Amino acid sequence: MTIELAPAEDEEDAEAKLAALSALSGQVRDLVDAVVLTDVAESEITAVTAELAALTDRLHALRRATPRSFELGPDGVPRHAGNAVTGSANPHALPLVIETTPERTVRAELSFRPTHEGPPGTVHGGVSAMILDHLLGQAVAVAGFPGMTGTLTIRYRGRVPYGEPLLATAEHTRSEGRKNWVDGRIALPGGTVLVEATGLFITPSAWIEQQRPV
Ligand SMILES: CCCCC/C=C\C/C=C\C/C=C\C/C=C\CCCC(=O)SCCNC(=O)CCNC(=O)[C@H](O)C(C)(C)COP(=O)(O)OP(=O)(O)OC[C@H]1O[C@@H](n2cnc3c(N)ncnc32)[C@H](O)[C@@H]1OP(=O)(O)O
Repeated sequence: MTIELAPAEDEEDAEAKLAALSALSGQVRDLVDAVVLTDVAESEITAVTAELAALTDRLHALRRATPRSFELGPDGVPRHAGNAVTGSANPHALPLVIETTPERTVRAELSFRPTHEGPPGTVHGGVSAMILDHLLGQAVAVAGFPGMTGTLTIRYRGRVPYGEPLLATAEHTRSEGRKNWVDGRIALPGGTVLVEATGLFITPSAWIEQQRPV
């Protein structure tokens, strides 16, 4: 007698579908940049809009209730494919790819796109703040103090360019009870800091309750 294990192709199918969705999201990011930069004729814009409406309808054919949530990948690493900052399957996300250092701090190499423009030739300050919010949240999480943003203080020291390599880093600095402080920054590769952030992340009481042994 043979014992059938759960079909491996289920997980492979799910991974292949996620990979396809990530590729679609990348294509949509290119599309968004193309939209903000295009200078084609009005008739062409109208024609493309009609084609996109048809494509949108095809994707609407089967809808989830919410974007993809936190899950464990096949490698055991948590991922959040639908996240607005890090989600590979969310066209709104850069996506930010965050590494954890041996010192339990975080770093991410990143490059903004024309779609992030605020002041001419400059990344919108709110976009920089969003990236730092998430990076700081990840920094407290990898230090062992996961929480939600209570306050986020940003100091803009220099213009943030798009289309150029940048480095974002963050580290947990201290905790008192459920309050956790963290510092971070976005800098040029040479080290010049363009945006500094300090955050207070609160571990929700509900999360503590969930971890309390019954
Ligand atoms: C996006 C992921 C979320 C899920 C994460 C799951 C797992 C984490 C693992 C990995 C995650 C990795 C990276 C991503 C992480 C984060 C990045 C995204 C960050 C966000 O995008 S997150 C959205 C914006 N964020 C909110 O949506 C918060 C709304 N809010 C609330 O959900 C509650 O308000 C809460 C939970 C904050 C507190 O609620 P609570 O009931 O647990 O605690 P309580 O009110 O008792 O406060 C206890 C003590 O903190 C003080 N305190 C409270 N709030 C304060 C504040 N704002 N400023 C200064 N101090 C504050 C009190 O004054 C008291 O201080 P004291 O003890 O001295 O009196």
